[in-house]
Amino acid sequence: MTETSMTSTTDATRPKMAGDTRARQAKLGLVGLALLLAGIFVVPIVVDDQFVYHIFITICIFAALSTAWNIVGGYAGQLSLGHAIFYGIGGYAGVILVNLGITPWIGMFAGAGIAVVAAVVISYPCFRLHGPFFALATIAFLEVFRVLALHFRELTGGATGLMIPLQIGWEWMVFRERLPALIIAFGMLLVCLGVAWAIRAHRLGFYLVATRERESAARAAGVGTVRVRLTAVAVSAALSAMVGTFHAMYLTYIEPAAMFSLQFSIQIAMFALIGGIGTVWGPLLGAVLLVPITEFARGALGAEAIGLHGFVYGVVLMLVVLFLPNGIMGVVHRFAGSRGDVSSTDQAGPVAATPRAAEKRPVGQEVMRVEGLQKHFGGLHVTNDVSFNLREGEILGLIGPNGAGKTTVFNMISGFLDADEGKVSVLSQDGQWQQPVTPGDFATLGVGRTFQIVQPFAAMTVEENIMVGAFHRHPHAGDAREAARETAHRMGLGHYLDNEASSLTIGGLKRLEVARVMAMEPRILLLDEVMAGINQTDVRRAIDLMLSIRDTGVSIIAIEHVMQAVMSLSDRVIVLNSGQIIAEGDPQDVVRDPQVIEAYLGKDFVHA
Ligand SMILES: Nc1ncnc2c1ncn2[C@@H]1O[C@H](COP(=O)(O)OP(=O)(O)OP(=O)(O)O)[C@@H](O)[C@H]1O
Repeated sequence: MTETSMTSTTDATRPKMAGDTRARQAKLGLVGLALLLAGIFVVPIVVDDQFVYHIFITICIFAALSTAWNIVGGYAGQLSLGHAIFYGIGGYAGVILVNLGITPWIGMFAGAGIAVVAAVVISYPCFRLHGPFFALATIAFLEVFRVLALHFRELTGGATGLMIPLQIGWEWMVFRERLPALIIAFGMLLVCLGVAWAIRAHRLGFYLVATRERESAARAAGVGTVRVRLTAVAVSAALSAMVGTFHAMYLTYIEPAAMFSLQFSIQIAMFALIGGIGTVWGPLLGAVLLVPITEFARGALGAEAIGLHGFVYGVVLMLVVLFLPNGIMGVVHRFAGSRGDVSSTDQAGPVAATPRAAEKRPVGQEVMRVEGLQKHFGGLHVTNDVSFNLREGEILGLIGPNGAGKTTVFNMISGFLDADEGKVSVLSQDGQWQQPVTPGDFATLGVGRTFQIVQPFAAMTVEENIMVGAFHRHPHAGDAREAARETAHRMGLGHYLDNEASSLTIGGLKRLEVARVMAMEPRILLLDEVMAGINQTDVRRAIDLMLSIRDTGVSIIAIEHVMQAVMSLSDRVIVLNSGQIIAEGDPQDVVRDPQVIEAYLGKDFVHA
């Protein structure tokens, strides 16, 4: 067997083997999970002890709440410490309606509805804040709700709280035995886990994680980042409120300090942090580990142990931060070895499998018009009357010395920056000239862009990264995965589908950046220095790749410093200097232009 055929056999079998291993690990994981869930339901029934029942009901309630929290705090990365707001709304809505003779099964949905409205109203302004500022804002809102619950005494009972009337039976969610309560709590846990799993497996989950990881890259991929976050917070709030209603009925008494409690909010977040934030099953594992420890300690030590659970959580959290930075799920993933690393030499996959046309197609009609772009940053005039056009199937090189304003132009022609003056028009697929405004508008019109500093979604695999782009044209996860795989193979990333994006070399990351945009099936591709910092072999590959993309009829504007690439790729070159176009035309002519030589090398070189 020749070396080439040996290599291709190995290459061909590797993805299949990886796929088989992944399927086996997924099956094992599901079996483990099913056993854990069965244990949560069966153990208290077998032991048949009131206290054990209570512990397992509490596990279900906390795991459900933490799973709901994780949709916002984990998937979307918005560290909410005010989630008890929604739990409290659910609790109060349920109990108030029960006192009016309405079953909590209805109260549960009423509470969810109110919580969704509250969540959207609170979160919309708060999403502009990041990190600790967002967390602080949610704490402030939680305090507002606590004060409101104290103030509206007629409705909430004020500081005295509200008791539920003693009506027993399924209709009222109040029981003499513990088993029915366990059945409801377990059912709620399953609903929360099911919703969390469904979100993560579908487009919304990908969009949330992408938004969390790199908001700009997500917006460039056509993700409505505010919309997806609001959807997440609405779902999370609805689930939390429903669990809140049941918990209120289980406790039979509610008061503002308990229902709108910061400590309770922190506890919910803590389970997810310890179990594995952002993972589907992490919050469940966190609750399974922590609730029994604290409840047993409380049960054993009685009144002396008031506040002990806070101490236990603190100790466990410290240990987790020190030894398991990705929580319990981090260990599970490590043992399962589900996502591997890849050595840099491994990443020299074949590129541009698309056969090149024997003859270059002539450029077509205009697809983008840029007219008189002006941009100031304070006193700095960054772009001055920049105008150009782009034709179908054309590669337009945009060059200029550092600080000339190239990236600023890119930002204005992709919706990331508003021009002070001037306009950008894009020819839509149905032949209409449109003036897009936001990155989402540009993406819808088929404009895709990469970033000068690569923006991989580090917590995702190569395949998942590309899927974020593919979702733009293929809303269903299966189709998006198929499209992503096809794109990955075309870009020479086919062997690394299961690898963490963060394990790629700079050349691999640049290719991934292009692959993600290509998966959007753009008509206009804006490439910002995709060849910077990569080796000669990768430069040659990237040139081939761009030519093969151009051959499919895509128009490309490429900011590039690598002159070898500019000269061999560009049909036309524009030179920007101090925000102004100083030359435009055939690459061979442009590089001989004295103004261009002066801009790059200084006056002395013009004469040389
Ligand atoms: N957000 C901003 N606020 C203030 N000044 C900015 C901002 N963005 C860019 N600039 C300035 O505008 C000028 C043009 O920057 P830009 O990044 O567009 O240049 P460039 O041609 O892409 O440079 P390079 O080749 O180094 O990437 C620079 O002087 C830069 O410092």
